[in-house]
Amino acid sequence: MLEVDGVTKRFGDVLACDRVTFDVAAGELFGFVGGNGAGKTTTMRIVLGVLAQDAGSVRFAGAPVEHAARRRFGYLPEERGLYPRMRVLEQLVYLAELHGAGINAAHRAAEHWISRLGLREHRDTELQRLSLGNQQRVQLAAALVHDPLLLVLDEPFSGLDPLAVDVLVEVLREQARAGVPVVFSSHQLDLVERLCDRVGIVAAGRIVACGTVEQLRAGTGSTLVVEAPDAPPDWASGLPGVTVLGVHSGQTRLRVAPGVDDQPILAAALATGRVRGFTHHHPSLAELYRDVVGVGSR
Ligand SMILES: Nc1ncnc2c1ncn2[C@@H]1O[C@H](COP(=O)(O)OP(=O)(O)OP(=O)(O)O)[C@@H](O)[C@H]1O
Repeated sequence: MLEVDGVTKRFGDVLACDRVTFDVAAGELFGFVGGNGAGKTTTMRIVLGVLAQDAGSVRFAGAPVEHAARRRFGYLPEERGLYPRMRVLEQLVYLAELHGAGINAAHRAAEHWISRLGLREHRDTELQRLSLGNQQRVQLAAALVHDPLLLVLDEPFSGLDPLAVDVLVEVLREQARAGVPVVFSSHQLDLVERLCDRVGIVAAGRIVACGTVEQLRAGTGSTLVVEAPDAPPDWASGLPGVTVLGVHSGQTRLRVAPGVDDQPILAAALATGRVRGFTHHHPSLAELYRDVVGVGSR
């Protein structure tokens, strides 16, 4: 549905986006992760037409994205830009109408999202009088209130309490189930891992890895912990595709390269005596991220 192809954007000396390419299918939840200043917000702004790219294209449902299509997108911007003095309900009704809803539909949708996002007691409160987390809920309601065809959310989970996080997880899953492609950025990698069908890791303006967490794992191999109490410390050195990470109290931690058969490792361990444990640990998204991005990258 959404195709971002070769998008490049420079601010002076900074290459904020360097041929950024990814797509998001209908009903797919796509997580955009990367360090501070990696280029996520710039990419999202370009998708929404808030910024113009220097090169590359953005297509939605097969056509270049124009103003009319963008009106049907739901966007949660990084800089939260609602009207501070407007009351929650009137603000949401106004925004729904701005995106093309009739007055009755706008009211229904605003009331729906107010109650879904736990804002009922604040519906007649000015935005500026709400706590930050509740303002964030109103921003989310603003992204959802016009029944968007695409959702682009810049750090939607930031500032939300744990119950609001659960509600938002549920809402995003529902939107995806209804066929909406959903792109969101987050630094909460456990959440991204739990929620996303696919993940794009961005560093210094480039997508450095993209795929399901399983696919990203397949590229890095696994950690194997072998408990062989009688083994000499160097028992695993020299096994092909194996790096010894450490030996401690009869336990050896090994990094096993992708595609390497673990049975010769087991045979080598058994050749030293008893083997009490032989366990693969699959890296979490946070570990994969550190592997792919490395320390000190933008
Ligand atoms: N309007 C601008 N003028 C100049 N430089 C900019 C502008 N917007 C972004 N940049 C630069 O482009 C790079 C990418 O920034 P961007 O905001 O896209 O990163 P990000 O991945 O969203 O970071 P964060 O996780 O901190 O929000 C950074 O070096 C930033 O300083």
